[in-house]
Amino acid sequence: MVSSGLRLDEEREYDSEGPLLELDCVSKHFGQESGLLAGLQFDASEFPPFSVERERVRAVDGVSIEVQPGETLGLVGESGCGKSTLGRTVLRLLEPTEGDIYFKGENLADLDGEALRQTRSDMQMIFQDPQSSLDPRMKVGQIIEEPMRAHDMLDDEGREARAKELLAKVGLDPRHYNRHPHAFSGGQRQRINLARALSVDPDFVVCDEPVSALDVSIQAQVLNTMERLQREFGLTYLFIAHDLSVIRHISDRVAVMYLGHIVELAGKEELFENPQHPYTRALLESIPVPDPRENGSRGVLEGEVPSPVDPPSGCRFRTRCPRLIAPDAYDWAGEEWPRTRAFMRAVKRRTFEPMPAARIEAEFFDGTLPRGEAGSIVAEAIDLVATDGEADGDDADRWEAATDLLLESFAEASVCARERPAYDLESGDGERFAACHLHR
Ligand SMILES: Nc1ncnc2c1ncn2[C@@H]1O[C@H](COP(=O)(O)OP(=O)(O)OP(=O)(O)O)[C@@H](O)[C@H]1O
Repeated sequence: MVSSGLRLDEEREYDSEGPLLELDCVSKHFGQESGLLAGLQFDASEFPPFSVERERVRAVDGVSIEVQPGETLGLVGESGCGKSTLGRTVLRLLEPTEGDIYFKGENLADLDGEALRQTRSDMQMIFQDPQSSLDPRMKVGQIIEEPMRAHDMLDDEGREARAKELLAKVGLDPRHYNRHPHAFSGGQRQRINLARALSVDPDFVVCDEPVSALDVSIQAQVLNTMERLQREFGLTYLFIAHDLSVIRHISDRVAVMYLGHIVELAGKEELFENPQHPYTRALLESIPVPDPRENGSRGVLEGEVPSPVDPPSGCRFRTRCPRLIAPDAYDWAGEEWPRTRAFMRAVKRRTFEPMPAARIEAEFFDGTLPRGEAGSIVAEAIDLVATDGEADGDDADRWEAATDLLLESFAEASVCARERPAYDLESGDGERFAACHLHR
């Protein structure tokens, strides 16, 4: 690590062997009022006898990760999967519902007084929107000095000198100390944010989508500056982004998050070259590639992320997973399960036009249904959706009944629905984890 004259207290640097940050089974649930009458509970033994049931949004659920000193751990996943909530919980901007967070080996929950104050300045955050996170009435110098003032660091003169040095460090002109934020471009404003975060000499910075509001051409410049500052200041980053190319640029290791769970964790090259979780694969395959022959058929991430109020049991990705594991209650041979799975997905998403039973059998099963009980269930489902089927009811009801039958018989019976997966994989260099039963 290159030492910088801007480190206020070099001795404070963390040089112990352990991780800088460790999360042990951390959850963050939010209470949210459910629909008016549906959520109204009656209990005669209580006064008042009515209460409003609060739904629990399981934004982060049982996350255990370690961040090593000096590294950038990328945190990636679709919108709404809990990345920001995790970042804020790490900084104790949100109280964890469960679990422990250790920073430099100390449990954050045990800290108070001076130790807590010190830790707060050691951990900083940069947000996505450089526009709204900078007070337009304040001058740049004041903005950068504000955290130092809040932590009683240096005197007026010292703070001004440090703010100017930091402006230069982040690639801005120290003579712009007296300007207001509106005089700067988006990329420059994010550099002001960086200078502000660094003013209190942190060891750890949570970067929450710091470049996603910027033009692509500016993104790389800001990322390069962040990398340079990391080396100079000996920083450790938790870098949150939904954009895989940004994650690939900046991360040493990557954690992939889906609906509150970490589903895969690996070194960057490993993750991008050899993804092990079907969700990671789907994310990687859904990166748009500029190919004129592309006809949109690569959309492997079908459907929406389910609600974190009532997440799927077992593996949370299973309801969208193209590799759902065969339920072992049936005896499968050859292609019987992959074909049944494809048919189940097609019925659920209603991706084929109504047609006679024989054509469904030909298209999905090559003319031969699975043997035994699985085959009888499939035949029943085909009868429900086929144009020449004998089932009663209108179209929508019959498709829904077929979907329910297939999901209950097959999807819900899979190990993917029964058990939450967590597997450490063989790895040459460090931790490699994939929460997928395919690695049983
Ligand atoms: N204060 C809150 N109260 C209730 N639910 C919340 C609250 N904050 C977040 N959530 C919910 O928690 C889930 C995770 O949200 P979060 O913002 O952490 O996801 P994210 O992966 O960072 O997404 P994005 O990239 O869109 O910000 C979402 O379903 C969100 O609606």
